[in-house]
Amino acid sequence: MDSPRPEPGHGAERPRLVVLSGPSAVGKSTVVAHMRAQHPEVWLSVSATTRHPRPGEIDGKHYRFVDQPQFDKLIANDELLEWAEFAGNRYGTPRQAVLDKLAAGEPTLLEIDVQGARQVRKAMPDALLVFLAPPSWDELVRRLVGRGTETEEVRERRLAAAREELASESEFDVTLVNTTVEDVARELLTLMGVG
Ligand SMILES: Nc1ncnc2c1ncn2[C@@H]1O[C@H](COP(=O)(O)OP(=O)(O)OP(=O)(O)O)[C@@H](O)[C@H]1O
Ligand SMILES: Nc1nc2c(ncn2[C@@H]2O[C@H](COP(=O)(O)O)[C@@H](O)[C@H]2O)c(=O)[nH]1
Repeated sequence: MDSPRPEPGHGAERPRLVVLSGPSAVGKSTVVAHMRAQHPEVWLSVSATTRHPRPGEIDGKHYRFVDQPQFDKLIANDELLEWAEFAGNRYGTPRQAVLDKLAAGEPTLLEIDVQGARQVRKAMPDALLVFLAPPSWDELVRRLVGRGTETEEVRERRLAAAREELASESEFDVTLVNTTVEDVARELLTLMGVG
């Protein structure tokens, strides 16, 4: 773990916005779910997306599932803090809820792709950007295939994006390697000043 910023997430000041990014299937959602099971006070932004729900995904909990015109409207009304197209679908972070949670001093987390993380860096330079890396490329592929939620064509798109995302690691404040979910969740909680 390598951080150029002193005591990220700690101190008497309000908690900083924390952004967790990394390639598809590295384990971001798994780590965040583990972390929030122990610390439900960590608030996770619910993104809007044009992607169709996977089995078990609940509208308003995992994502706000919208159609293309609804997403266009969110952009036109400037309701998104950031948004990006990823592997054929659009995803965006509703701005107001994030601002409200930060103003209330709650630990606030975004789980978004690298393009979105770059936009947050510009909009909110104080945000802490955390990159979740796989132990190896082969393990990343194993996790993506093992999850079994994408067709082979979509997997290929996600892996192509993953190669670019892995090359962006140095843009982040901190890298955590997701070898063990429990360890990464603990490290992330420490960075957020929780626990
Ligand atoms: N440390 C780990 N060791 C082994 N398997 C893991 C680990 N972390 C996550 N996984 C598995 O990897 C798969 C992908 O995890 P997950 O869906 O959380 O990734 P993600 O980064 O949120 O993906 P996406 O960006 O595509 O939404 C899941 O099947 C999950 O159980
Ligand atoms: N830029 C944004 N990226 C987001 C947002 N919400 C999720 N994501 C990222 O998209 C990919 C694919 O997600 P999946 O659920 O289809 O597997 C992944 O990297 C997510 O982290 C967002 O609001 N903005």
